[in-house]
Amino acid sequence: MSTPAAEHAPGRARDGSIAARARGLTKAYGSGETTVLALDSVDVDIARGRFTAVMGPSGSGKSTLMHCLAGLDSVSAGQVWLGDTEITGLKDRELTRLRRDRIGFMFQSFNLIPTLTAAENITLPMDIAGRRPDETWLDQVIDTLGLRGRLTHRPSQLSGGQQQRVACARALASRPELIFADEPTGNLDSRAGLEVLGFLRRAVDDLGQSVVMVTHDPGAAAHSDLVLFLGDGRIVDRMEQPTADAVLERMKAFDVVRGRLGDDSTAQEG
Ligand SMILES: Nc1ncnc2c1ncn2[C@@H]1O[C@H](COP(=O)(O)OP(=O)(O)OP(=O)(O)O)[C@@H](O)[C@H]1O
Repeated sequence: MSTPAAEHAPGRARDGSIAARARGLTKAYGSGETTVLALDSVDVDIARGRFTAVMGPSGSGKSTLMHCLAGLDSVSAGQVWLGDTEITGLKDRELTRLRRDRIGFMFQSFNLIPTLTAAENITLPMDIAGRRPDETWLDQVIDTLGLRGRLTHRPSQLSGGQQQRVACARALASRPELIFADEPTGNLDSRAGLEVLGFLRRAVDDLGQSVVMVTHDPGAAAHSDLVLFLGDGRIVDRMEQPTADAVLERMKAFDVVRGRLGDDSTAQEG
């Protein structure tokens, strides 16, 4: 097999290779007294061929981390690499091309074009980029996601789960080095959500992709290989081979600590 995705063993980073890396990643919003430090000198390695989940309380910096790793947001300090390419410091045009060629995105709102068929939606980013899809790969993605019988349907003729699968296929179609999924099950009922998580899992296991998923849901995180826990803009813990129960316990412990800190700070202020 000659495809890049097939060159590394599915489901794990064969040689510890890195899909994305950040060092000292800092992101501040605003200035002066109203500055919010969304990311506070984060060091992180996202392994190739693995499914990484990012969890943490609301406002802990999950989306900001994902946006900075994906080059969707500028950083205040620190460095970010996608594979071997340092993306901090790239010009907008270079960044746009790199994102288009090497990253797939799945967001909570599927962003499908209502007037296009599922097939057209899946290949749209490549059509815009003037790239021809690799038909063998595309067939594999479509079959893996169970979309073969739905290709001529428009989004309004598909269920929520099917629409999210189309969004998943679109993210996979160009065989990106890394897929970022922001709450990909957030708008779905539990059955459709499970389906999508299963497909992301297969994208890693069967197609050798690398996935980073932001989620609030311990059950969703349990589908990943590794959970990174964010708190107040820092990575505060990590869990390999997570289970939903273990993740839930970790989140609860986190809330207790936050509760205590909150009490302390209130006491100090008073
Ligand atoms: N554009 C912005 N301008 C100002 N502050 C922002 C902006 N985007 C995010 N923030 C702040 O940065 C911090 C981190 O936000 P972020 O959206 O990354 O958190 P999150 O963990 O993804 O939260 P949630 O789970 O609620 O989506 C928060 O305090 C948030 O208010």
